[in-house]
Amino acid sequence: MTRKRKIDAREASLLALQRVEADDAYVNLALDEVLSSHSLDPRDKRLAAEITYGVITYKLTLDWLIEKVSGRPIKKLDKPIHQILRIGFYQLFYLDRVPPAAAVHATVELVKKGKKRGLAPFVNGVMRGALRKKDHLPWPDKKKDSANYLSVRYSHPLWLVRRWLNRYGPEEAEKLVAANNQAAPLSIRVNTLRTDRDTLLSELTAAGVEAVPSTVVPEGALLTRSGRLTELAPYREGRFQVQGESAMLTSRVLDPQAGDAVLDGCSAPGGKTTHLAQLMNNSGDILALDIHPHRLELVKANCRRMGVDIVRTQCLDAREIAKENPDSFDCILLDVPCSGFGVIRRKPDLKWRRSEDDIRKLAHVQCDMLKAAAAVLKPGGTLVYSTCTNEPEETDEVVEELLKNQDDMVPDDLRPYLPQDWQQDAGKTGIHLLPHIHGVDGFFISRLKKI
Ligand SMILES: C[S@@+](CC[C@H](N)C(=O)[O-])C[C@H]1O[C@@H](n2cnc3c(N)ncnc32)[C@H](O)[C@@H]1O
Repeated sequence: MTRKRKIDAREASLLALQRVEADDAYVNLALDEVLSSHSLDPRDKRLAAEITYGVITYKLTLDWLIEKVSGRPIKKLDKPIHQILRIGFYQLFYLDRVPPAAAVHATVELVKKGKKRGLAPFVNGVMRGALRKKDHLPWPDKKKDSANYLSVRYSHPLWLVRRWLNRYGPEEAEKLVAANNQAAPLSIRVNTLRTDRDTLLSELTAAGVEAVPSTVVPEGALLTRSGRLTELAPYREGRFQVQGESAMLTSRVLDPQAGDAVLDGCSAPGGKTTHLAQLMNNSGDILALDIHPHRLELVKANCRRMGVDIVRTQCLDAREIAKENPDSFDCILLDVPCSGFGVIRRKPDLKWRRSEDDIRKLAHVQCDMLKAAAAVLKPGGTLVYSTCTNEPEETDEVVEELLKNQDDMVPDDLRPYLPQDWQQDAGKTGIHLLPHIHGVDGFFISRLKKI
């Protein structure tokens, strides 16, 4: 067996970030790959993750600062040197626990390990310049050009900031982009088929993990001291699922009953499928579709782990449901693929991956999916349409399009399923949950009925 090469946190970050840039790799996969193929001590692993996600989150702000300090356009910087400076600047500007002198030293050392070691004096000069000018660097003018200010200050693409400024106005848009840069709370769903919340929370406490009851759903809990959750016995033995509160609320809004025939149109990895089964007391029938066979394996594994046996999986494009399954369903969940801008806190690379054009393309598919799902809903049945984004084209407009074309579908009041202080936020077509207002992932949930 070949020994794994030992590397430190900064080198691991550099390798992961280079993979993200060069191969368009997902940051979590790139980092996992680097960490598992090299030897690092646990502290360095944690620091590598913090730096890698931090650089992805703040890369636009970091580039602005690098340009201001170095006096050189980013495009003129050598690629590895550019990444190394981002890593160095992230530590200087955002990581209080790394002493500035250590950040400068580690950054210069990182250059010396690579092929461009001749550029070490340049990097040393830029890092020292950043240290000197740290508190006096200029930002774009907030009053004259608020879009550019928010984009640079909070590291979001300009086109997205412009959208949000138009929709929410300057104050709220600023709160939203600021919230997107904060760590998302970690929450779990208690599997009530196997245990109850109090018992699970005591079990977790014994394992060194602390959680408090969620106020959003009765089976939810918010972690206040986390650990390696998926390695714990209560996880392996299916007594809980890691899931956001907005996602948990979505299944609650559908409110399936024991014995129902349920369709989960976009089910993988099965977070909501297993929740639906739990709400149905594992009695009835759930048809779980997904277009990707390998992702359906995740649904099956989750069902097995959580003791759910009422789920049938089928690899199918949800738009084809009527052709393949002419049966009708009492309840349908359509948790569609979307731009995902509601979960930027958890997946910061999304904001750089997606374009405005993606929103239009996704909206098209979502409209077709909703139409197909409505066709297999029983009269009197309930359909929940949900997204982890709040862009109008993918949310209200998709629902409005359906309602415009189908007289038998009507919006249904979802307020009875919401926490009391959110009920006033429900609109005609559904509710928009937002991280800076509700403290949960950005989600849209719409409840519809067939008459
Ligand atoms: C937002 S995720 C669903 C998450 C899932 N409901 C959960 O809670 O775990 C969207 C899913 O839709 C699937 N998908 C994408 N296009 C699809 C299509 N045309 N038909 C069915 N599933 C599709 C994706 O593979 C992805 O697993």
